[in-house]
Amino acid sequence: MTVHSTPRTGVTLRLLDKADKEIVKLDRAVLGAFYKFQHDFRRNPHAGGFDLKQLEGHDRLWSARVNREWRALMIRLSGDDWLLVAVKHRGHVHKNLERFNYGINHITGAIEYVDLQVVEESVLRRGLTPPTTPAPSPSAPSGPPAETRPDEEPLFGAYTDQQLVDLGVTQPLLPIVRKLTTDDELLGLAEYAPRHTGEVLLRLRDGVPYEEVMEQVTAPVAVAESEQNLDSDDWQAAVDRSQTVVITDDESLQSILEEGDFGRWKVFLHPTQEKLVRRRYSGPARVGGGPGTGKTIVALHRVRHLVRQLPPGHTKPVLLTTFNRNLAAELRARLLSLGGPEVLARVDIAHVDQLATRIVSEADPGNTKRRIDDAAALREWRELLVETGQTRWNAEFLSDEWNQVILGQAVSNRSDYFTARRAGRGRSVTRSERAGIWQLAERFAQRLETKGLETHRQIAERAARLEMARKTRIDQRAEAREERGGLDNLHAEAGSGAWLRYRYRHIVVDEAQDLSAAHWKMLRAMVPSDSDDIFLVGDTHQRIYDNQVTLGSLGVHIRGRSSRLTLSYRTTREILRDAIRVLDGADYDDLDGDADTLAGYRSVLHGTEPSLHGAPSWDKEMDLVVEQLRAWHDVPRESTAICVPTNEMVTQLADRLARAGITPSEITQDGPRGDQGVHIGTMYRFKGLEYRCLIIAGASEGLVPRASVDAWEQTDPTRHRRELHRARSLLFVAATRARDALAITWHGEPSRFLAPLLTKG
Ligand SMILES: Nc1ncnc2c1ncn2[C@@H]1O[C@H](COP(=O)(O)OP(=O)(O)OP(=O)(O)O)[C@@H](O)[C@H]1O
Repeated sequence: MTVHSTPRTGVTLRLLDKADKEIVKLDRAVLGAFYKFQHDFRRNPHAGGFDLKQLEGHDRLWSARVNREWRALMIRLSGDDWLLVAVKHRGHVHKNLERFNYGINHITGAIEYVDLQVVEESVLRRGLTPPTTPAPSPSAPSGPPAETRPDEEPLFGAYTDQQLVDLGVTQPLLPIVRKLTTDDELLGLAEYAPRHTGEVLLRLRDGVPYEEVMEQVTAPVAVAESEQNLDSDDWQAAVDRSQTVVITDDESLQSILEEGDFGRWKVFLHPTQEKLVRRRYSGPARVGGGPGTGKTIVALHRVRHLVRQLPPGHTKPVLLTTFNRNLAAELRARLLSLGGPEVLARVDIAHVDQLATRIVSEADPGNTKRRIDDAAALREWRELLVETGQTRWNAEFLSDEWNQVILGQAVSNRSDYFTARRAGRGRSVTRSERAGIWQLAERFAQRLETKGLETHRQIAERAARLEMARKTRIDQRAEAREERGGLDNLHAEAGSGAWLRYRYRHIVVDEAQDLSAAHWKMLRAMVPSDSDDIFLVGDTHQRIYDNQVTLGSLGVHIRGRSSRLTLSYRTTREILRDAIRVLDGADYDDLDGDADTLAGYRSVLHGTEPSLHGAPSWDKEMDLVVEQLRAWHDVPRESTAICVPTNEMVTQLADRLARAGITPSEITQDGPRGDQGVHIGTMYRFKGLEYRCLIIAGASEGLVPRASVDAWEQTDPTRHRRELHRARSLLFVAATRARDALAITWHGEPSRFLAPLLTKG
């Protein structure tokens, strides 16, 4: 439930999840009348014009006049607390009254409303959908291949009514559930059934065992044991467990209705998302989950929740951070849309390298060094090796050692390097080898210094050290003060001018899987260890930079405060299934040294099967891409994207599209270059983005993963494994950016990661 203050009149008008779906479909004139209705109703529901009436035989269901023809149906929760569940033509309101069903679900404790006639009609309509061909257009979604069974065997014949009810399926729907014989009919039911019923049935239909559905879908939203004997008449308590939104003003309703599905994330959180947003955590907390499960959405709601708990002020005690500039800009736009300028005013939004740069500049304002990224640093290593004639180590190894071991562990002198941990770094190095590496590392640092260069990793490392030193001083001061019996408040309000204070009270991190050890040390030192200090969201299956960390060893103790989201709101079941096949059972960590899985990861969305096509050459493959884009002509171009493995291919493809009369728009470091046209970028650029239709082109062996990766197989098997892991994750990230349709193309031999997709039955 989303809490807003109740209007001063003492009248509360709420909207039940899914009621909005029907309202949006009303024609403009009725919608206009509905706006006026809700506005006036919130002022005084008892004004004569509404003709407020209880429906015959229904103790809580009321109808009110919207205009001459239309009526609003509302559940009266108590006094003047109303829950709007539907808007119907007056001819349909007083007929077959037994078709209106509403109550408190005994398993989830949430309020449910169903119009059996609407559900039945939807089942029939979908049941009649002709079997679909694998059409390329996602705008005419077809559903999973319509498996109409010739023997008309009921889909859920294997389960008793009691079993279904125990999973939380809405009881009044059971007779319709019993009649379902095709997947299309099931999707028709899911459209208008309460959300939880749809989730459970689709999951069972996917072949997931009963116990797993109970554990993964029902248990997370079931009422706690302490509430088990729930009072089936306590509607006020039930509304807190339901997906509803309070309509506070005309604008709030407008944004729900006009943004349609795009605005739903702002108001109708899933109960599992809602719990994570509101919980009080005694220390750092982590939310994991597969792509599209709403981790970013949860992070944004969490920020708003934290801001609402702050004492009044003008400072920014909440930090919202992420991996890069592009994503930070996106977070800012979304937070503004969610919380408005008042929330934004209390939040500092900056990506991690930007934060690190700020810290370093604060300590060293005269610094004019030019910042370089990992790729540029690698080129410097290569040049250094050529200049020194060193052949014992290659540049990749040294660059990695410097980034992950020396900078990663803040090793500042030779003797520390002799004892530094190198777990998971591949080949072991002897003491004398370490001496040689250290010497080269010193020369490398010297070289950067002389050239006036600085890598982002160096800055992160310096920032971490500066912040940790600052934290030590803060804590020492506090201790001294405590000894003196002082009661000063330690929690800083950033920008208050007092330099020796913690910078933030709360930190929220998105894309946590890609932050380095130095970033975590810096963040840890910026906020006091207290309740709700750090809230991080991320998915290690999507780690595409080589920054594997164990948070506990960096002072970020998430043990016991880790949760996972499993329902994808973005990707269809068909795309999700193929994306998971790309991972092919590889192992993933939970950011804290243990294993993570995608168990229970699911979607209730459906669409066409991903298409897979090879071509004899890159040139011919580009023709395939153009052909696919033409087939998607009815999808706005800016909702369509192509990702390829190399920058060179971006340029070539952009050129080809332009010649075919399709506007290309390259995705740069700062996001897409223009608003219009098909977005094209390398796979790295797609982190955190989403598109209706996506093509992954160039998914060939030799490109995904790059051919050079296999050179490690003999010399450094650990590194080889790591590189393959990363390349696999990159393809997984790319595939899960697609909402409705995914096409994968290659030339020559298909990528080895596609093997499980090409051999599927
Ligand atoms: N409760 C919700 N209601 C409606 N839409 C939602 C909800 N939660 C998430 N979404 C939508 O699902 C999509 C994915 O959400 P989000 O980007 O937060 O996922 P994520 O887990 O961070 O994904 P990724 O790991 O791939 O970056 C977005 O379009 C978002 O608006």
